[in-house]
Amino acid sequence: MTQQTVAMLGTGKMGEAVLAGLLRSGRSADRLLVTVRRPARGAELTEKYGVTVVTTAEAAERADVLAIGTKPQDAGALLDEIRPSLAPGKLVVSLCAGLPTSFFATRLPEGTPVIRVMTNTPALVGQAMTAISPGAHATDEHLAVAEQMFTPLGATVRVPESQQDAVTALSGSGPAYFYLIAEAMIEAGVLLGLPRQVAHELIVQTAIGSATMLRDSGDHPVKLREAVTSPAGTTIAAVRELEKHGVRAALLDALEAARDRAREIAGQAL
Ligand SMILES: NC(=O)C1=CN([C@@H]2O[C@H](COP(=O)(O)OP(=O)(O)OC[C@H]3O[C@@H](n4cnc5c(N)ncnc54)[C@H](O)[C@@H]3O)[C@@H](O)[C@H]2O)C=CC1
Ligand SMILES: O=C(O)[C@@H]1CCC=N1
Repeated sequence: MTQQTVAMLGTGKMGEAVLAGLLRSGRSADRLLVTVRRPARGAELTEKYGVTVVTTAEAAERADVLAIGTKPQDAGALLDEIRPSLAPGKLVVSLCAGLPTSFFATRLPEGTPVIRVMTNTPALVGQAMTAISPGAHATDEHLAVAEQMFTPLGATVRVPESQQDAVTALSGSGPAYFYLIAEAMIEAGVLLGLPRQVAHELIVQTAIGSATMLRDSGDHPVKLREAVTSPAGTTIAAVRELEKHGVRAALLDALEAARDRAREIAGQAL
């Protein structure tokens, strides 16, 4: 199948992760366009990935798929730039947290197909989790294009758009929670007297091992945790402290706050 040309409009942390993931999965650099605000950033991306830097108008004319990689707060201004140059038949794929597909539809020519995705930074290493939702004018064919784009970057799932703010709280922001926990566990290793590098290695490999078991065993996390927790042993002493400090409740509150923030961002942008 001929590769479609994808333009990343706004290539920051997430846009770059998707770009790198696409290249890593075999997409040709001459099928990738990027837009940037700072020329130095454009030069950096060209040097690193061999992609072509274009203006927003050029991207709207040349690309088959326009991926919106700006912050949600900057998307409205970007759409104002895109609208005059957007030929019919282009697919718009939003990476933006919070913004509904209707935000794009009302700012683009009538009938423009829009797909909302929520991916995450492990796209950089082929381990993204991407949730895909069609907007009003997106057909199965458009969904297939989005899936063709994101499946090589990791796993994909289709969800109703009404679930996207929850997805954002779970898997969009999710890597940050795991990194924060890893960071804290490494600090704990240092507190217990281990050299920082050793603590780092122990925690990274423990995270990889635990994640691999979670994925490959198919077992519920409770079962996996119970297998580690020996009667009157060390793990239960730690688990008691985690429960005493409300880690479970903190996570429930944290993810609800992330979901609420996605809604708030959308409310401010509309
Ligand atoms: N960082 C992450 O892990 C995730 C981010 N997202 C979404 O991805 C989007 C980008 O987030 P980040 O990469 O973290 O932010 P970022 O601030 O690193 O990147 C945004 C980029 O867009 C550029 N930009 C803004 N307006 C522009 C314009 N008119 N033309 C060209 N470039 C423009 C900025 O210069 C910046 O480089 C957001 O909408 C966010 O909700 C979604 C999932 C995960
Ligand atoms: O923090 C944010 O708003 C973005 C969306 C999901 C992850 N990062």
